[in-house]
Amino acid sequence: MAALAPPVAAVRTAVRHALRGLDGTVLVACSGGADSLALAAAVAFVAPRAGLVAGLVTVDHGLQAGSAERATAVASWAVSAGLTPVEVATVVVSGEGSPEAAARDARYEALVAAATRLGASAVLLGHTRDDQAETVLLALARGSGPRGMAGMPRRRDVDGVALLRPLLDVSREETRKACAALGLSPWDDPHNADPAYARARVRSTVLPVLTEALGAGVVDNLARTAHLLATDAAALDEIATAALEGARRPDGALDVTALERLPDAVRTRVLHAWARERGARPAALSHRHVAALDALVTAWRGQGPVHLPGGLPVARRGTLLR
Ligand SMILES: Nc1ncnc2c1ncn2[C@@H]1O[C@H](COP(=O)(O)OP(=O)(O)OP(=O)(O)O)[C@@H](O)[C@H]1O
Repeated sequence: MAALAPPVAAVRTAVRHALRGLDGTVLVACSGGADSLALAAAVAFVAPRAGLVAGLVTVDHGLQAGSAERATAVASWAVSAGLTPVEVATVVVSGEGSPEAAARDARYEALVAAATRLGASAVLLGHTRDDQAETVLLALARGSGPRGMAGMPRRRDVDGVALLRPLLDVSREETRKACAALGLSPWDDPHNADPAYARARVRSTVLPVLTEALGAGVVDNLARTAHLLATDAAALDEIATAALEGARRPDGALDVTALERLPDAVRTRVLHAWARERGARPAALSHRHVAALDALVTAWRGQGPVHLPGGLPVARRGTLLR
């Protein structure tokens, strides 16, 4: 028997690890790109041996010429690889906001809907260690704080479906090599190399320069930074949740005296969580809004209300924020 190529083994090991503890049906989200194709091939091998049913969903965003044909090709490959059920989900991408973000929102919605319809407990995504390193750099450059630099989580639950990223410790080079070793021909998304996108510029320009200047460990170290920050952020979030419980009055108002003595990192998280709870749209809630809320607590001089996204005014009355 021919020896198993190390990149194929690496992807399978990562998948085996991620599937532990799951049962029933799982789905791979596959674009046809090297990362998700290597993932799908590994899942097709590992899942049946772990007593799981594994299917595949490919999303046709309808944004590029030939996208429907590509989705059909991915689906027929999946059937030939033994994955079942296999679905092409066609989505309509809204014209609002950035096209990348709109496509992503539509894609995740379609993936979760497919999982719910097909009774799957999890959807597996092909993000790699390189994607994670790019996410950390982009978050650092945007000033999005530890939460952003914590990168993409290994697991996130949406409407009862686990979104899993088994390949966060696997490099993009390994997924490409795994595809080559298995005789698979991945699709190269032209967007990935389009300098109009910040992520593509990080991928093609920034990371190669950093690697040359600082050494080959940079990608690994950025991904590890994400992991370390994720564990810190999770601990702080837990503390902030408890602090919010302690500061919230039965009518929903916040008691300033309970907030004043909290460390900055906890207090700002409490205010962020409270603003979301009261209906502020998370995507539009910025550091500026949280800093203005914080000033109502820590720099009180009788200032007027803070207006949160969605037209929500927050004012201080005595020792309460409402
Ligand atoms: N059209 C799609 N249909 C289904 N899943 C998708 C689609 N596009 C992306 N995904 C999922 O999201 C993951 C990340 O996609 P993204 O395009 O951000 O990264 P990528 O590195 O280009 O991934 P890939 O090489 O797998 O296309 C993919 O690995 C895949 O699991």
